[in-house]
Amino acid sequence: MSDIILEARNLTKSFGGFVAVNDVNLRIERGSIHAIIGPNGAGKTTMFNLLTKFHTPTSGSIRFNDTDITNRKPAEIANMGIVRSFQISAVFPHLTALENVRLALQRGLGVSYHFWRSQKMLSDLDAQAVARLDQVGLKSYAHTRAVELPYGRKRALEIATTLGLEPELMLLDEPTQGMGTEDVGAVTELISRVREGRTIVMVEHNLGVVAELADTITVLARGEVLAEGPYSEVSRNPQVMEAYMGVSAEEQEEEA
Ligand SMILES: Nc1ncnc2c1ncn2[C@@H]1O[C@H](COP(=O)(O)OP(=O)(O)OP(=O)(O)O)[C@@H](O)[C@H]1O
Repeated sequence: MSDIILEARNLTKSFGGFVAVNDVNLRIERGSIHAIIGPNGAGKTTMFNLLTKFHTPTSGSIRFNDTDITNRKPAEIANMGIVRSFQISAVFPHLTALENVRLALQRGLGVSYHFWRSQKMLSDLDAQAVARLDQVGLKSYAHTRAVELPYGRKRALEIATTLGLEPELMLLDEPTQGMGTEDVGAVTELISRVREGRTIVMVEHNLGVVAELADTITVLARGEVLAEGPYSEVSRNPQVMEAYMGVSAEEQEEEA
């Protein structure tokens, strides 16, 4: 198998006459954490929706494990091992943390009537759900209803339900969005804990999180790739600084 798990070739998405993603090439290395960053309106969400098949590209193609998935549906790619983090609203608020993870596990297995007749299968599933909760530090919250969990713990639960599907490739849409410093630290630690054996692509605004987690960063600006590389490189790239700060490198030097 190739070292590239996911590849976008010349990906373009237009909305009416507006080009939100313009001829983007992206190669995600197997086993890596790859972050997509960029200023507001850069095209990150559109790119994320293209990669997870929530948008159909205007042109270009996407390959996963050397198979063309450009015309596949989200459910089809989920079965192939690409799982997108669920929105918080997709966590059922009135079910307990354990019940939420168990549901995700059921979904991963496909529900069958006969399956549910086996009590042993049910208790096996419970054991797996507890293991997933433990992995994300939620074991002691197993019987707490999702609605009662603090915000950061809800995100952890969301990641646990995603893990329930055993994804080979996990796509996280702003995993630390709206969090206070403490929760950001906890989720960062959580992602680094669950990365083993899988590849993670994340759109993330928090550059501290990106610096800590990402092996490779793709910087988008105005729908195009502005720079790519490890944090140490892209953070020093004058074009990236300009895109973020809205001032040119010369101006920054003048100000210094
Ligand atoms: N459905 C749509 N119809 C029309 N224009 C859209 C649509 N979705 C996105 N756009 C436009 O495409 C551009 C890129 O948007 P996108 O949400 O992908 O950027 P982003 O980098 O995720 O921004 P942010 O950081 O603010 O979330 C924006 O100018 C946006 O207005």
